[in-house]
Amino acid sequence: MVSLLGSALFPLTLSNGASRSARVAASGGGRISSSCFKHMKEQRKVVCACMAPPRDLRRDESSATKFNDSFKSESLSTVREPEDDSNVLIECRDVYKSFGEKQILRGVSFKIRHGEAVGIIGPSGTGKSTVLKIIAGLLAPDKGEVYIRGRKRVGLISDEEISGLRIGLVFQSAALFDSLTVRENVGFLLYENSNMPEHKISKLVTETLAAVGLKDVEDRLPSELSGGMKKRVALARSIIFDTTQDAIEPEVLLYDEPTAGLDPIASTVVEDLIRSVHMKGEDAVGQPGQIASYVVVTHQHSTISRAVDRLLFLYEGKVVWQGMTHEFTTSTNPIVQQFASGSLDGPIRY
Ligand SMILES: Nc1ncnc2c1ncn2[C@@H]1O[C@H](COP(=O)(O)OP(=O)(O)OP(=O)(O)O)[C@@H](O)[C@H]1O
Repeated sequence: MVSLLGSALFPLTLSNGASRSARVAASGGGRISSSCFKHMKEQRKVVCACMAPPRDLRRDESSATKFNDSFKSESLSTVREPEDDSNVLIECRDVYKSFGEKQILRGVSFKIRHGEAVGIIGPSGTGKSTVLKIIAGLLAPDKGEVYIRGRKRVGLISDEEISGLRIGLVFQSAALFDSLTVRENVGFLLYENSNMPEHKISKLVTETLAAVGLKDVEDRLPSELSGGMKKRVALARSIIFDTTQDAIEPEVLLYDEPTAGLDPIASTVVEDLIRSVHMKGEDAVGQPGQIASYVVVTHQHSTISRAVDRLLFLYEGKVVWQGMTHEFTTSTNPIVQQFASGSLDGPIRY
Protein backbone atom coordinates (compact mmCIF):
# COMPACT_ATOMS: atom_id res chain seq x y z
CA MET A 1 0.00 0.00 0.00
CA VAL A 2 2.62 2.48 1.02
CA SER A 3 4.78 1.77 -1.97
CA LEU A 4 1.97 2.76 -4.26
CA LEU A 5 2.19 6.24 -2.94
CA GLY A 6 5.75 6.85 -3.83
CA SER A 7 5.43 5.43 -7.28
CA ALA A 8 2.66 7.89 -8.01
CA LEU A 9 0.67 7.31 -11.16
CA PHE A 10 3.02 5.47 -13.51
CA PRO A 11 2.84 3.48 -15.68
CA LEU A 12 -0.61 2.40 -16.68
CA THR A 13 -1.15 0.49 -19.88
CA LEU A 14 -4.21 1.23 -21.91
CA SER A 15 -5.92 -1.13 -24.26
CA ASN A 16 -4.82 1.05 -27.14
CA GLY A 17 -1.21 0.59 -26.16
CA ALA A 18 -0.70 4.10 -24.88
CA SER A 19 -0.16 4.60 -21.22
CA ARG A 20 -2.60 6.55 -19.15
CA SER A 21 0.21 8.40 -17.51
CA ALA A 22 1.59 9.28 -20.91
CA ARG A 23 -1.75 10.69 -21.90
CA VAL A 24 -1.94 12.67 -18.69
CA ALA A 25 1.56 13.96 -19.29
CA ALA A 26 0.73 14.67 -22.91
CA SER A 27 -2.16 16.75 -21.75
CA GLY A 28 0.26 19.23 -20.27
CA GLY A 29 -0.70 21.47 -23.14
CA GLY A 30 -3.67 22.60 -21.13
CA ARG A 31 -6.08 19.71 -20.88
CA ILE A 32 -5.31 18.93 -17.27
CA SER A 33 -4.52 21.44 -14.60
CA SER A 34 -1.84 20.90 -12.04
CA SER A 35 -4.37 21.42 -9.27
CA CYS A 36 -6.55 18.66 -10.69
CA PHE A 37 -3.54 16.43 -10.87
CA LYS A 38 -2.61 17.27 -7.29
CA HIS A 39 -6.16 16.64 -6.14
CA MET A 40 -6.24 13.30 -7.92
CA LYS A 41 -2.96 12.30 -6.38
CA GLU A 42 -4.16 13.39 -2.96
CA GLN A 43 -7.43 11.57 -3.34
CA ARG A 44 -5.66 8.52 -4.61
CA LYS A 45 -3.42 8.39 -1.60
CA VAL A 46 -6.34 8.64 0.72
CA VAL A 47 -8.34 5.97 -0.98
CA CYS A 48 -5.44 3.58 -1.40
CA ALA A 49 -3.61 3.70 1.87
CA CYS A 50 -5.89 1.30 3.59
CA MET A 51 -6.39 -2.34 4.42
CA ALA A 52 -9.19 -4.70 4.93
CA PRO A 53 -11.27 -5.24 8.04
CA PRO A 54 -14.39 -7.38 8.12
CA ARG A 55 -17.20 -6.56 5.74
CA ASP A 56 -19.95 -7.16 8.27
CA LEU A 57 -19.14 -3.93 10.06
CA ARG A 58 -21.24 -2.36 7.35
CA ARG A 59 -24.26 -4.12 8.67
CA ASP A 60 -23.82 -2.77 12.18
CA GLU A 61 -26.64 -0.56 13.20
CA SER A 62 -25.61 2.62 14.83
CA SER A 63 -27.39 5.78 15.64
CA ALA A 64 -26.02 9.26 15.72
CA THR A 65 -25.06 10.39 19.16
CA LYS A 66 -27.36 13.05 20.44
CA PHE A 67 -25.72 16.02 22.02
CA ASN A 68 -27.34 18.67 24.11
CA ASP A 69 -27.30 22.19 22.87
CA SER A 70 -24.97 24.34 24.90
CA PHE A 71 -23.92 27.94 25.07
CA LYS A 72 -20.26 27.28 25.59
CA SER A 73 -17.96 24.90 23.86
CA GLU A 74 -16.29 24.07 27.16
CA SER A 75 -19.52 22.59 28.43
CA LEU A 76 -19.34 19.97 25.70
CA SER A 77 -16.81 18.17 27.80
CA THR A 78 -19.47 17.67 30.45
CA VAL A 79 -21.85 15.99 28.02
CA ARG A 80 -21.87 12.27 28.59
CA GLU A 81 -21.18 10.15 25.58
CA PRO A 82 -22.05 6.50 25.24
CA GLU A 83 -19.59 4.21 26.97
CA ASP A 84 -19.40 1.90 23.98
CA ASP A 85 -17.04 3.35 21.41
CA SER A 86 -16.68 0.17 19.39
CA ASN A 87 -18.50 1.75 16.46
CA VAL A 88 -16.30 4.86 16.33
CA LEU A 89 -14.52 4.93 12.96
CA ILE A 90 -12.73 8.25 13.27
CA GLU A 91 -11.95 10.36 16.30
CA CYS A 92 -10.23 13.73 16.49
CA ARG A 93 -9.02 14.43 19.99
CA ASP A 94 -7.98 17.97 20.92
CA VAL A 95 -6.54 18.72 17.49
CA TYR A 96 -4.54 21.91 16.88
CA LYS A 97 -3.35 23.22 13.53
CA SER A 98 -1.60 26.45 12.54
CA PHE A 99 -0.44 27.75 9.18
CA GLY A 100 2.50 30.01 9.91
CA GLU A 101 1.38 32.48 12.56
CA LYS A 102 -2.26 31.76 11.90
CA GLN A 103 -3.78 29.41 14.44
CA ILE A 104 -6.71 27.69 12.74
CA LEU A 105 -7.70 24.74 14.91
CA ARG A 106 -7.49 25.12 18.68
CA GLY A 107 -8.59 21.88 20.24
CA VAL A 108 -11.06 20.22 17.91
CA SER A 109 -12.62 17.03 19.25
CA PHE A 110 -15.33 14.83 17.78
CA LYS A 111 -16.15 11.26 16.82
CA ILE A 112 -17.59 9.83 13.63
CA ARG A 113 -19.45 6.59 14.23
CA HIS A 114 -20.27 3.77 11.89
CA GLY A 115 -23.44 4.60 9.98
CA GLU A 116 -23.35 8.32 10.62
CA ALA A 117 -24.01 11.16 8.18
CA VAL A 118 -22.28 14.18 9.67
CA GLY A 119 -22.06 17.77 8.48
CA ILE A 120 -19.37 20.26 9.42
CA ILE A 121 -20.52 23.85 9.21
CA GLY A 122 -19.21 27.20 10.35
CA PRO A 123 -18.06 30.57 9.04
CA SER A 124 -15.67 30.80 6.11
CA GLY A 125 -12.04 30.30 6.92
CA THR A 126 -12.79 28.64 10.21
CA GLY A 127 -10.95 25.45 9.27
CA LYS A 128 -13.59 23.04 7.99
CA SER A 129 -11.62 21.86 4.98
CA THR A 130 -8.54 21.68 7.17
CA VAL A 131 -10.40 19.28 9.46
CA LEU A 132 -11.32 17.11 6.46
CA LYS A 133 -7.71 16.99 5.32
CA ILE A 134 -6.58 16.05 8.82
CA ILE A 135 -9.16 13.27 9.01
CA ALA A 136 -8.06 12.08 5.57
CA GLY A 137 -4.43 12.04 6.68
CA LEU A 138 -3.34 14.59 4.12
CA LEU A 139 -2.37 17.06 6.84
CA ALA A 140 -0.91 16.22 10.23
CA PRO A 141 -2.13 18.02 13.34
CA ASP A 142 0.41 20.13 15.23
CA LYS A 143 -0.99 18.77 18.46
CA GLY A 144 -3.71 16.31 19.39
CA GLU A 145 -4.55 12.92 17.95
CA VAL A 146 -6.53 11.29 15.21
CA TYR A 147 -7.74 7.76 15.84
CA ILE A 148 -8.81 5.50 13.00
CA ARG A 149 -10.96 2.70 14.35
CA GLY A 150 -9.29 3.11 17.73
CA ARG A 151 -5.74 3.18 16.39
CA LYS A 152 -3.79 6.35 16.70
CA ARG A 153 -2.59 7.65 13.37
CA VAL A 154 1.06 8.49 13.36
CA GLY A 155 2.07 11.03 10.72
CA LEU A 156 0.28 11.22 7.41
CA ILE A 157 -1.73 8.59 5.58
CA SER A 158 1.24 7.97 3.32
CA ASP A 159 3.21 6.70 6.33
CA GLU A 160 0.59 4.16 7.26
CA GLU A 161 0.67 0.49 6.51
CA ILE A 162 -2.74 -0.40 7.83
CA SER A 163 -5.57 1.92 8.63
CA GLY A 164 -8.48 -0.50 8.58
CA LEU A 165 -10.60 2.09 6.86
CA ARG A 166 -10.82 3.36 3.34
CA ILE A 167 -11.19 7.10 3.36
CA GLY A 168 -12.22 8.91 0.20
CA LEU A 169 -12.15 12.65 -0.26
CA VAL A 170 -14.52 14.14 -2.81
CA PHE A 171 -13.41 17.62 -3.75
CA GLN A 172 -15.63 20.56 -4.54
CA SER A 173 -14.38 20.60 -8.09
CA ALA A 174 -14.81 17.15 -9.55
CA ALA A 175 -11.02 17.06 -10.17
CA LEU A 176 -11.30 14.66 -13.10
CA PHE A 177 -8.48 14.07 -15.53
CA ASP A 178 -9.65 16.02 -18.55
CA SER A 179 -7.57 13.93 -20.94
CA LEU A 180 -8.99 10.59 -19.79
CA THR A 181 -12.39 9.17 -20.58
CA VAL A 182 -15.02 8.69 -17.93
CA ARG A 183 -14.17 4.97 -17.85
CA GLU A 184 -10.50 5.68 -17.30
CA ASN A 185 -11.25 8.30 -14.65
CA VAL A 186 -13.62 6.08 -12.68
CA GLY A 187 -11.47 2.96 -12.99
CA PHE A 188 -8.21 4.80 -12.46
CA LEU A 189 -7.23 3.21 -9.15
CA LEU A 190 -8.17 -0.28 -10.28
CA TYR A 191 -6.34 -0.02 -13.60
CA GLU A 192 -3.29 1.03 -11.71
CA ASN A 193 -3.39 -0.86 -8.44
CA SER A 194 -5.47 -3.98 -8.78
CA ASN A 195 -4.93 -7.28 -10.52
CA MET A 196 -8.37 -7.14 -12.08
CA PRO A 197 -8.44 -7.74 -15.84
CA GLU A 198 -9.43 -4.73 -17.92
CA HIS A 199 -12.78 -6.15 -19.02
CA LYS A 200 -13.75 -6.72 -15.37
CA ILE A 201 -12.77 -3.20 -14.43
CA SER A 202 -14.76 -1.91 -17.37
CA LYS A 203 -17.83 -3.85 -16.22
CA LEU A 204 -17.40 -2.60 -12.67
CA VAL A 205 -17.07 0.96 -13.93
CA THR A 206 -20.35 0.61 -15.83
CA GLU A 207 -22.05 -0.80 -12.72
CA THR A 208 -20.67 1.94 -10.53
CA LEU A 209 -21.75 4.62 -12.98
CA ALA A 210 -25.21 3.07 -13.01
CA ALA A 211 -25.26 3.25 -9.20
CA VAL A 212 -24.86 7.02 -9.42
CA GLY A 213 -27.44 7.28 -12.19
CA LEU A 214 -25.18 7.57 -15.25
CA LYS A 215 -25.54 5.47 -18.39
CA ASP A 216 -23.60 5.31 -21.65
CA VAL A 217 -21.05 7.94 -20.69
CA GLU A 218 -18.01 5.67 -20.36
CA ASP A 219 -16.35 6.86 -23.56
CA ARG A 220 -16.98 10.55 -23.05
CA LEU A 221 -14.36 13.03 -21.96
CA PRO A 222 -15.10 15.20 -18.90
CA SER A 223 -15.46 18.22 -21.18
CA GLU A 224 -18.51 16.53 -22.69
CA LEU A 225 -20.29 16.35 -19.32
CA SER A 226 -22.36 18.88 -17.39
CA GLY A 227 -21.15 20.07 -13.97
CA GLY A 228 -23.62 17.80 -12.19
CA MET A 229 -22.53 14.79 -14.27
CA LYS A 230 -18.91 15.50 -13.43
CA LYS A 231 -19.75 15.42 -9.75
CA ARG A 232 -21.44 12.05 -10.27
CA VAL A 233 -18.40 10.71 -12.08
CA ALA A 234 -16.20 11.96 -9.24
CA LEU A 235 -18.47 10.21 -6.77
CA ALA A 236 -18.35 7.00 -8.81
CA ARG A 237 -14.55 7.20 -8.76
CA SER A 238 -14.66 7.53 -4.97
CA ILE A 239 -16.89 4.57 -4.32
CA ILE A 240 -15.46 2.03 -6.75
CA PHE A 241 -13.34 -0.66 -5.14
CA ASP A 242 -11.63 -3.93 -5.95
CA THR A 243 -14.38 -6.52 -5.65
CA THR A 244 -11.93 -9.39 -5.97
CA GLN A 245 -10.55 -8.73 -2.51
CA ASP A 246 -11.89 -11.15 0.09
CA ALA A 247 -12.59 -8.65 2.79
CA ILE A 248 -13.68 -5.15 2.03
CA GLU A 249 -13.12 -2.49 4.60
CA PRO A 250 -15.82 0.00 5.50
CA GLU A 251 -15.44 3.25 3.71
CA VAL A 252 -15.84 6.79 4.92
CA LEU A 253 -16.36 9.50 2.34
CA LEU A 254 -15.44 13.09 3.02
CA TYR A 255 -17.21 15.63 0.83
CA ASP A 256 -15.83 19.14 0.62
CA GLU A 257 -18.66 21.45 -0.42
CA PRO A 258 -20.23 18.96 -2.84
CA THR A 259 -23.08 21.26 -3.85
CA ALA A 260 -21.21 24.55 -4.08
CA GLY A 261 -22.02 26.34 -7.32
CA LEU A 262 -24.94 24.10 -8.25
CA ASP A 263 -28.47 25.31 -8.88
CA PRO A 264 -31.07 24.22 -6.30
CA ILE A 265 -32.32 21.26 -8.30
CA ALA A 266 -28.83 20.03 -9.18
CA SER A 267 -27.99 20.39 -5.46
CA THR A 268 -30.95 18.19 -4.57
CA VAL A 269 -29.75 15.57 -7.04
CA VAL A 270 -26.27 15.53 -5.48
CA GLU A 271 -27.67 15.52 -1.93
CA ASP A 272 -29.83 12.51 -2.75
CA LEU A 273 -26.87 10.86 -4.41
CA ILE A 274 -24.81 11.30 -1.24
CA ARG A 275 -27.62 9.62 0.69
CA SER A 276 -28.02 6.87 -1.88
CA VAL A 277 -24.43 5.60 -1.71
CA HIS A 278 -24.60 5.44 2.09
CA MET A 279 -25.27 2.09 3.74
CA LYS A 280 -28.69 3.28 4.86
CA GLY A 281 -29.58 4.39 1.35
CA GLU A 282 -30.29 2.69 -1.91
CA ASP A 283 -28.40 3.45 -5.07
CA ALA A 284 -29.81 4.14 -8.52
CA VAL A 285 -30.08 0.42 -9.27
CA GLY A 286 -31.75 -0.44 -5.98
CA GLN A 287 -28.70 -1.77 -4.16
CA PRO A 288 -27.78 -0.70 -0.63
CA GLY A 289 -24.98 1.86 -0.61
CA GLN A 290 -21.45 0.85 0.30
CA ILE A 291 -20.42 3.88 2.32
CA ALA A 292 -20.34 3.26 6.05
CA SER A 293 -20.26 6.90 7.12
CA TYR A 294 -19.71 10.26 5.55
CA VAL A 295 -18.77 13.78 6.51
CA VAL A 296 -19.89 16.78 4.49
CA VAL A 297 -18.45 20.26 4.71
CA THR A 298 -21.07 22.62 3.40
CA HIS A 299 -22.53 26.10 3.51
CA GLN A 300 -25.73 25.10 1.75
CA HIS A 301 -28.83 24.96 3.88
CA SER A 302 -30.45 22.40 1.61
CA THR A 303 -27.44 20.10 1.97
CA ILE A 304 -27.55 20.42 5.74
CA SER A 305 -31.23 19.54 5.90
CA ARG A 306 -31.26 16.90 3.17
CA ALA A 307 -27.95 15.10 3.32
CA VAL A 308 -26.83 14.99 6.96
CA ASP A 309 -28.23 13.81 10.29
CA ARG A 310 -25.83 15.37 12.75
CA LEU A 311 -23.92 18.64 12.69
CA LEU A 312 -20.65 19.88 14.09
CA PHE A 313 -20.37 23.65 14.25
CA LEU A 314 -16.82 24.89 14.00
CA TYR A 315 -15.98 28.38 15.19
CA GLU A 316 -12.73 29.99 16.25
CA GLY A 317 -10.90 26.72 16.02
CA LYS A 318 -13.26 24.62 18.12
CA VAL A 319 -16.44 22.62 17.84
CA VAL A 320 -18.74 25.01 19.67
CA TRP A 321 -21.97 23.13 19.07
CA GLN A 322 -23.00 19.62 18.06
CA GLY A 323 -26.49 18.38 17.54
CA MET A 324 -28.93 16.66 15.30
CA THR A 325 -29.80 18.55 12.13
CA HIS A 326 -33.34 19.24 13.25
CA GLU A 327 -32.01 20.88 16.40
CA PHE A 328 -29.95 23.38 14.45
CA THR A 329 -32.62 25.93 13.63
CA THR A 330 -34.15 25.80 17.10
CA SER A 331 -30.86 26.06 18.94
CA THR A 332 -30.60 28.81 21.54
CA ASN A 333 -26.85 29.04 21.10
CA PRO A 334 -26.30 32.64 19.91
CA ILE A 335 -23.52 31.62 17.52
CA VAL A 336 -25.73 29.00 15.91
CA GLN A 337 -28.74 31.34 15.88
CA GLN A 338 -26.76 34.03 14.09
CA PHE A 339 -25.35 31.61 11.57
CA ALA A 340 -28.71 29.97 10.91
CA SER A 341 -30.41 33.32 10.35
CA GLY A 342 -27.54 34.95 8.45
CA SER A 343 -27.79 37.98 10.72
CA LEU A 344 -25.00 40.55 10.87
CA ASP A 345 -25.70 41.02 14.57
CA GLY A 346 -24.29 38.52 16.99
CA PRO A 347 -21.09 37.03 18.30
CA ILE A 348 -19.71 36.13 14.83
CA ARG A 349 -17.81 39.11 13.44
CA TYR A 350 -16.77 39.46 9.80
N1 LIG B 1 -1.98 24.96 3.21
C1 LIG B 1 -2.29 26.14 3.76
N2 LIG B 1 -1.35 27.09 3.95
C2 LIG B 1 -1.65 28.25 4.55
N3 LIG B 1 -2.87 28.58 4.98
C3 LIG B 1 -3.84 27.68 4.82
C4 LIG B 1 -3.62 26.42 4.20
N4 LIG B 1 -4.77 25.73 4.18
C5 LIG B 1 -5.70 26.53 4.75
N5 LIG B 1 -5.15 27.70 5.12
C6 LIG B 1 -5.83 28.80 5.81
O1 LIG B 1 -6.50 28.23 6.91
C7 LIG B 1 -7.76 28.87 7.08
C8 LIG B 1 -8.83 27.81 7.10
O2 LIG B 1 -8.95 27.28 5.78
P1 LIG B 1 -10.06 26.21 5.43
O3 LIG B 1 -10.05 26.05 3.97
O4 LIG B 1 -9.87 25.01 6.27
O5 LIG B 1 -11.37 26.97 5.90
P2 LIG B 1 -12.89 26.64 5.62
O6 LIG B 1 -13.61 26.77 6.91
O7 LIG B 1 -13.02 25.36 4.90
O8 LIG B 1 -13.26 27.87 4.68
P3 LIG B 1 -14.41 28.05 3.56
O9 LIG B 1 -15.71 27.85 4.25
O10 LIG B 1 -14.22 29.46 3.12
O11 LIG B 1 -14.11 27.05 2.48
C9 LIG B 1 -7.89 29.90 5.99
O12 LIG B 1 -7.52 31.15 6.49
C10 LIG B 1 -6.91 29.42 4.95
O13 LIG B 1 -6.40 30.51 4.22
